[in-house]
Amino acid sequence: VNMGTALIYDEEMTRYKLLWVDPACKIEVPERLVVSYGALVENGLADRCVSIPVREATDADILLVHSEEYLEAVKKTPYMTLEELKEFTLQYGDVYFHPNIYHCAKLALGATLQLVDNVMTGKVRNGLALVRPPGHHSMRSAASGFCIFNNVAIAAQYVKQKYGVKRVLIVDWDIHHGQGVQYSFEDDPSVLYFSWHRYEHQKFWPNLRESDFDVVGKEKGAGSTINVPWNKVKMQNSDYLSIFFHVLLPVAYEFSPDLVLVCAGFDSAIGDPEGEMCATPDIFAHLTHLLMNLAGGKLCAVLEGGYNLKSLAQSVCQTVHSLLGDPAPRPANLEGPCNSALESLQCVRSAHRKYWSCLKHAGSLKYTLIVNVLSFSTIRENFIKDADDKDAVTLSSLIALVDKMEKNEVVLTRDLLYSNLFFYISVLSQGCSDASGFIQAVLGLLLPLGYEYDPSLVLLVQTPGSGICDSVWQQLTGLLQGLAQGHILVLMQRTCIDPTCSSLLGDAAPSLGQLHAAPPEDVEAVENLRQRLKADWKLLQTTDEPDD
Ligand SMILES: NCCCNCCCCCC(=O)CS
Ligand SMILES: [Zn+2]
Repeated sequence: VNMGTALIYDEEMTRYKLLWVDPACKIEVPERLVVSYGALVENGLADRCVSIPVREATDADILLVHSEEYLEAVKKTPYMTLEELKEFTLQYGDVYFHPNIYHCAKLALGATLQLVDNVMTGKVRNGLALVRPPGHHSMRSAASGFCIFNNVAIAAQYVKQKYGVKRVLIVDWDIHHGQGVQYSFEDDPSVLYFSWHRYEHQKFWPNLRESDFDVVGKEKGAGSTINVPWNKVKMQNSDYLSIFFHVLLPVAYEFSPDLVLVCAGFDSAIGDPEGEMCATPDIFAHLTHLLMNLAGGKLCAVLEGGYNLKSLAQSVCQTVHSLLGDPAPRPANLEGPCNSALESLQCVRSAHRKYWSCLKHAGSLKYTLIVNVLSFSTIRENFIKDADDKDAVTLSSLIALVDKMEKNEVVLTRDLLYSNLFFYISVLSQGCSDASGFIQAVLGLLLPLGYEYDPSLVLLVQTPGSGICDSVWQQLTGLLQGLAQGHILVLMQRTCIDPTCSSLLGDAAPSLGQLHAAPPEDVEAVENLRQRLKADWKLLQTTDEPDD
């Protein structure tokens, strides 16, 4: 059952701004919240959400991450003159203070904690906190990058303490590295921090050595920090999706978090002066959707950056559409990751190979994943004799088709691929013993293919006796709804109807639990398939040379 999506916003957080000249800070304006919330209202999205009031964070909340001396210092700022505020600001970098910013920072944090409270207590399934000041750059005793208190880092400590949460995944899709979050959890294996960021070989702000791909966490936390540097600008949708399919999602499913927190910065979208990337706002519908089957759907998105007001508003709307369960727009003309992205992808995977079994190999194969892609015309010629309307695909003809497929009388051939419409997956499984192998094959092979193929209909067939257990089946059904604007047709036997229907109705799939290492002997099957296909299917690439 879908308990709905929370939206947490209060216009008080628009009531602070830059009071002096500072080129580095002038982009962080109150209008960022006004246009974001306004767009949600205009598009009828605010009304579809559960409106939850903000609260003021307490000292105890703030001290979960920050030091007493830092909090005491910030407490003095409401009483400072303009000159004193300027003076106080000089000790930090790329941030400004204002008499009302302390109040707003407490509201931004309070909004974040209200969101996680309502998700953790099951009042809502997921939600978005529209806040400023942002948080992910602020550190234990320092403000930085427009951030005063680290909203998401505090939220992670808060849920561990209050709800005994064992594992928290933080996905930071903002275009800057959230160094404040990284520092909070670098030795903490219970919090997996993932961030991609404009880096340009350390030439881009905040110019830190520890933002590079080889910084993976310390001591017990080794492997629980994942840094993906973008060493070039103009990254596109394909680059972002490649990182999700081949790094974040495989690791996230293996980690199996109890809660997903998103540092939802939208300066990674096209038009943003900071990011200078080319990914379009609709990509955030897909990024959100791809995370929504983790943690039983418990996902809290918290606004960080985003400075192009048009791009920001559109990206916020795309995110909320997905949180509400609306089908994502079709991922138009994906052409595959650029070489720089492939290089980063390869570096990150090899840096984390020793910590995550899914990266040791592309996921084992207890399931024979036969990917049959059929052109509509082929289906029509061969199977639809009776349909009077030439374009109608009748259910009976589909079932006839399935029978032929299972006997492999119709096989994958190159030219078939480019007609269109059908992307047919027949998943033959030998029992559910190895959900991890299945999921890794879905994430590293099936989804990239599907996104690149961009079908207008997904036909999902559960072959008789396939033995796929319900939760795995629900994950597959849920993930595939990111394709074809959610137009998915499932042919199955009776037993699987309930779990399938709940997934088709938008319920999050149940968590699969922590995934163990898949038995290696099956691995080459999916690797071979990927190697064979990747020449034509760019999203399958993970390196610019054959996998070692
Ligand atoms: N000192 C050189 C100026 C470089 N610009 C820095 C701007 C900080 C951006 C922080 C941000 O966007 C939070 S999401
Ligand atoms: Zn940012």
